[in-house]
Amino acid sequence: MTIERILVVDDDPLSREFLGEAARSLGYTVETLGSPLRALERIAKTDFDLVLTDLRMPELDGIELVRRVNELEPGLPLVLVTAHGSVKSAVDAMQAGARDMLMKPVTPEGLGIVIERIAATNRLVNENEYLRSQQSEAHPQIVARSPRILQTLRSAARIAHSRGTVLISGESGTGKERIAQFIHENSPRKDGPFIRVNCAALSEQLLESELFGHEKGSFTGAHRRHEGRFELADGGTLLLDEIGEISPAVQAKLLRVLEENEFERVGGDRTISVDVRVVAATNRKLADEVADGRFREDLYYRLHVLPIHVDPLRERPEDILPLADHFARHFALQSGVTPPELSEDARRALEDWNWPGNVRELENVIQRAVVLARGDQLRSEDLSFGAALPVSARGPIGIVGDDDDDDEHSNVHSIYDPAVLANRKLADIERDAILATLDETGGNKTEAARRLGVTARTLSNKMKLWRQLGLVA
Ligand SMILES: Nc1ncnc2c1ncn2[C@@H]1O[C@H](COP(=O)(O)OP(=O)(O)OP(=O)(O)O)[C@@H](O)[C@H]1O
Repeated sequence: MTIERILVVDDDPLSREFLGEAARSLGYTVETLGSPLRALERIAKTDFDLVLTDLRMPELDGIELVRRVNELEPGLPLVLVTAHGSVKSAVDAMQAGARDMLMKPVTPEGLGIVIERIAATNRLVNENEYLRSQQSEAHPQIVARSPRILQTLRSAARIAHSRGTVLISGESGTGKERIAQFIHENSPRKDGPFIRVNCAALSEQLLESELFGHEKGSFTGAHRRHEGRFELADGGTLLLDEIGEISPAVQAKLLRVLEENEFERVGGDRTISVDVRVVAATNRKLADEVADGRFREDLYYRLHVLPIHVDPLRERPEDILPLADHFARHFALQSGVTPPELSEDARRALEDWNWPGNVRELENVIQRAVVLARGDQLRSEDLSFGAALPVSARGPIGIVGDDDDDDEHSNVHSIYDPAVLANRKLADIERDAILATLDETGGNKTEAARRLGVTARTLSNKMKLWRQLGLVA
């Protein structure tokens, strides 16, 4: 969306005209209004590309105007203009959905920079352009059709440029990790590493050493020095998935890194400084965890600087069919077959299901259907709804439990805290266990297989499949 028509809202006539003139001098078509309520009426009727609004106005303040416009016209960018800049009002404005802030007196140059930034974000989120830029495996495609997910991507693109910690909330399988990756790829850190840690997968001790590393001999089994994920993510982004699961001790250590960018390895006394942007994700209501005393309030506020919510799939039904087509193409190409067409009844059935397991469940359903489908059509009989449920007990590829040699998993599970198992997807647990063990053995598959109590062939097969599915590097 290019920017042509701008609405200026300011109750002070002088500053309104000043701002209007600055925008006109840059070649935009400008309308100016002194009343925010009148502005809401005009916005409902006219196609503006951008709104510049004053912060303090008697009828309705700028932040409230931003909120109402976001409801009325999601996607219409707003910039708050204020003479009273404070960190708090900037955070409030961003949380309300403003795209940017400008300090008075506004110069045409300053205004031009902000408008160009917004235009660049618009271009990025433009669906076609985005899809084209996301073709390779390293940049997995995000399918986005519904206004709600497009709005989420816009917020993500906007906050990608800041340094603040991001908290992504949303039900399991909605695509939080994808959004985190999107933020990284669109941030100035995009050439740095993107590292993910699943906090629910590891016991307290393992998680602490996974995040911060450990020195040789710091606990039984620590045979060599181990660099933590914070060190690996230096210069890049660290995704802390399922942050709601971390213990009080790890919460305290994490708070310190977020505040001071430094920590010590487990069993070490050297202070290590890092430059890492933290993105946390949770499918719990963290505010409730704080209220119940399970999550530190100070850490919550540190993480909550830039919140993003990913809606469940049932609340953005426009995404169902585009996602289904995308997965059908993806899995067919992976197995070297022609991508099947989705029949009319299959499309209807997909739209009728309420997707409690969200995008991950849809991905599972289509993956199975592509295997089962005969001919070049995918019909409703090929779709097995509910087979992927309970979602909390199944991973994206459903390996655990489908296997004939079930006893092999007993050793895998024993390295995890049983308290978190109920909440974890088994396939994710299995994958994390294998990766952690391979890491411990320096990549030695035979030794890792021995420790996990499986054959080296089983381990190799699983790794091969995950690699094909893009689940491991
Ligand atoms: N918009 C999308 N376009 C394409 N694929 C998607 C999209 N959203 C999610 N996916 C795919 O759906 C699966 C689940 O997504 P993801 O792992 O990001 O969800 P999540 O919310 O992080 O889940 P959890 O809370 O269980 O960790 C992944 O395989 C991901 O690639």
